[in-house]
Order: sequence, then structure tokens, then C-alpha cells
Amino acid sequence: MQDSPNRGTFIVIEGIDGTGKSTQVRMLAEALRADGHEVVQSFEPTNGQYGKVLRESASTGRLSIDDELDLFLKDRAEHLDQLILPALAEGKIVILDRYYFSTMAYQGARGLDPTMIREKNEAFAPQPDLLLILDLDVESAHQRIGLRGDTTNDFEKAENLRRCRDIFLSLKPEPFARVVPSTGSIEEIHSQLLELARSQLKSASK
Ligand SMILES: Nc1ncnc2c1ncn2[C@@H]1O[C@H](COP(=O)(O)OP(=O)(O)O)[C@@H](O)[C@H]1O
Ligand SMILES: Cc1cn([C@H]2C[C@H](O)[C@@H](COP(=O)(O)OP(=O)(O)O)O2)c(=O)[nH]c1=O
Repeated sequence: MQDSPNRGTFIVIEGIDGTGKSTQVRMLAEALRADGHEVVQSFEPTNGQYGKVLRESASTGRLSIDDELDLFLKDRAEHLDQLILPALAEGKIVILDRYYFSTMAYQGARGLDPTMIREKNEAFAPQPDLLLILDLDVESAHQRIGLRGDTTNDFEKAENLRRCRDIFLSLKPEPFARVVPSTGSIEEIHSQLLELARSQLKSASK
């Protein structure tokens, strides 16, 4: 399936909240379209039947860890089936804002073993060709999204995100992963990501 000769290129952008993922996914997709590629951009959790339950749970009360993991897996399987794999089979570039590395990080930070989470995902979800991890300290990321860190809730969120960041950084040795510091300007980071994506596309076409 993923190894068909017409397969496109699968790029994933990850990082904790406020690192600039959605900004960079949009800019990267536009730049690659301007280069003449067909690009599909998407995000997880999706707006599909399982993704909706996950989004609603953020305001209606958090699910049990097992139910949460189960829904992220179902949402991803549906996303792969309906959008990601068909686009790759047609030779398109797919760019995702979050994928199973977010499950490793966030459900891992909540107490599950990231290695177990990875195995459950890789049983059905292909590895991306390029994983771009935007890295920023939790305080700066919080400032960008307007959290001040002066309530107990903010403090707990910060502790949790520090664990997420560490899990993302643990992926650094993977051959398909690149950690990009998200401390520069939006334009600077965009240039770095575009260069990495273009060199991936070049090596894939050899
Ligand atoms: N490199 C950057 N420097 C300063 N602000 C940024 C940068 N990248 C993004 N932002 C701003 O930070 C906020 C969060 O960015 P966003 O792309 O939504 O992040 P994420 O999708 O990772 O949560 C937005 O207001 C965005 O304009
Ligand atoms: C994809 C994914 C997201 N998440 C979390 C991360 C986010 O806090 C939340 C919603 O993701 P997202 O919509 O990307 O939020 P934001 O735009 O605020 O970054 O879902 C998980 O816990 N596990 C996962 O597998």
C-alpha cells in the first residue's frame, strides 16, 4: 500500500501547543503548491465522528485515559482511510498538523507508556517520510497562546507540556525526524521547514 511506486510524500509537523504548527503547515503547503506540487493539508484530531467527541471532551470533562487513547486511534484510522492514504496513493504531498507522535506525547504525559502507544499506532499507521518537530520552551509557547502561568490550572498544564516536550525530543534520533527550534521569526522557521521539505522531495525523486 504505502510502498506503491506512485506514492506521494508524507510530512508531519508536531510540537506542543503554541509552537506555531498551524501557522507553519499553512505556509509550507502554500509554498509547495507554488513549487507546482499537489498538496493536501489536514490535522488531528479531525472533525470526524471520533475527533468531535475528543474535542467536546475538552470542555465537557476529560475521558478516561483508555477511552481517550481508543478514540485517538479510531480517529486516526478513519483519517488514514478517508484522506491520507488515498492522497498518497495519488502521488500527492500530505502535510499534517499532529499525528501519532502527539498521542505518544500527550497520552504518554498522562501516564501511558509512549512505546506501547507507538506500537499500537504503527500496527496500522505508516511512518511519515519527514517529521518536523517544532521545539520551544513551555513558557514561551504559553506566552504565544496567552496563558500567563499564574493559576494552578496553568501550572499543571505547564508541567504536563514539559513532559510532552520531552517525549517529542526523545524522537530526535529517528532517521525521518528533524527538530527545528521555534524561537526565530515565523519567516525564519518557514524557510528552514521549506528547505527540509524540498530536500526530502528531491531525495525521494532520485
Ligand atoms: N515564530 C513565531 N514567533 C512568534 N509568534 C508566533 C510564531 N509562530 C506562531 N506564532 C503565533 O503564536 C500563536 C500560536 O501559533 P499556532 O500556529 O496557532 O501554533 P500551534 O498550532 O502550534 O498551537 C499564533 O498567534 C501565531 O501567530
Ligand atoms: C492528535 C492528538 C492531539 N492531542 C491533543 C493535543 C491538543 O491539546 C488537543 C487538540 O489539538 P489541536 O486541535 O491541535 O489543539 P491546538 O490547536 O490547541 O494545538 O489534542 C492528544 O492529546 N493526542 C493526540 O493524539
